[in-house]
Amino acid sequence: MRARLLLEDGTLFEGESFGAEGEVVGEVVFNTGMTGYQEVLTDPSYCGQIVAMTYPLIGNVGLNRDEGEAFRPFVRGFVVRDYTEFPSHWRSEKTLSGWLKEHGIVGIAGIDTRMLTRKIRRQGTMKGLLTTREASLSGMREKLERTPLVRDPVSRVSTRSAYTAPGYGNRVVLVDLGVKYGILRELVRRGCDVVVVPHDTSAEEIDRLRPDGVLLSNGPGNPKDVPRTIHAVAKLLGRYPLFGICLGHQVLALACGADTEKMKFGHRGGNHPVKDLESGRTVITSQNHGYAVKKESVADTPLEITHISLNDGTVEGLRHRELPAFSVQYHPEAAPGPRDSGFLFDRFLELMDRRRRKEETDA
Ligand SMILES: NC(=O)CC[C@H](N)C(=O)O
Repeated sequence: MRARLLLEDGTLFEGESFGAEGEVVGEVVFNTGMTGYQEVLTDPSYCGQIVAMTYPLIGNVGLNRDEGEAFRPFVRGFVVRDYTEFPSHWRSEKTLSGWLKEHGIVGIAGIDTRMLTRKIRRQGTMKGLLTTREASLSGMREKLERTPLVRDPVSRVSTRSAYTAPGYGNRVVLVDLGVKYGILRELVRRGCDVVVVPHDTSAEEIDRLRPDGVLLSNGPGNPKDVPRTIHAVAKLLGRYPLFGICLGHQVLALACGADTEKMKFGHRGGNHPVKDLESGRTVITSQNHGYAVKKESVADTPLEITHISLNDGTVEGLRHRELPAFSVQYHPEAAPGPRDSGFLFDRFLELMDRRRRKEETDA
């Protein structure tokens, strides 16, 4: 079956459908990861987006039940150069095509993903229409213009009620803005007693859970669209150690008075070099973001920049000058090969231990 992708600038790509039948509109973004398409598909931060993989061969390791970042896909559409229908991997349980169909995700294969990527890099992220329907080009154009992008994506992906991953260690209240399993895994691995709460949980409700620390997760969309979370975080500052990841990092920045902006085409992939300004070390990171903290806006806040991207100099990490709060724009839980950043979870644990010791001596 034929599938077509129409961009806002009028470019039309024709290829083959390898997912579900249907028609979707979303922001078209590209990911440069050579591996990990299952993690990309299931990362809730991609909610509402049509994701194109720049690596040309996709589907060759199939899908399995252990490696997702959530139990279902969150991308709105999937774009690849070559799709492999016959996976070969000891863990593979399903084909990518079968799984996309099962979950109603539209996929297009056989298009020039290099041309698509170059267009996005030149013009910036664009809206696109991906369809398997036989409509006229003018009909497609009209549909693309008429259909708005997903509003308030965080409320679509965040948990509706709190749940726990019990442990004997520090109690972490994890504010779920669209959390990836990888973050939970890193906390559980360190023995934390994790309580995952919905995105709009108030500071008072979090107080009642008596946390040792609060983690603000990754998530989709514009950080300015979660004012309730920003408000809660401003109140929690100083009361508990705070660790922000990706959207959580942007929320922490906004809560401290800094500003965020949309990037031209974002950072999505598994090999983004980031400089840790404190140690001078460069770490290779996994990333997925389309917004960033405005560098100039950090100056008048109690925050300092701890990490920068070596690709474009944008802010990749922050720390509060006086209070126990820090954040990174990239994904420290990810392991696209390198495991350079896992120690940040240990840093969060140290801050929680310090607070606990202080409470014990004060009591
Ligand atoms: N992975 C994330 O948390 C992404 C944060 C935010 N949605 C952005 O695009 O910048």
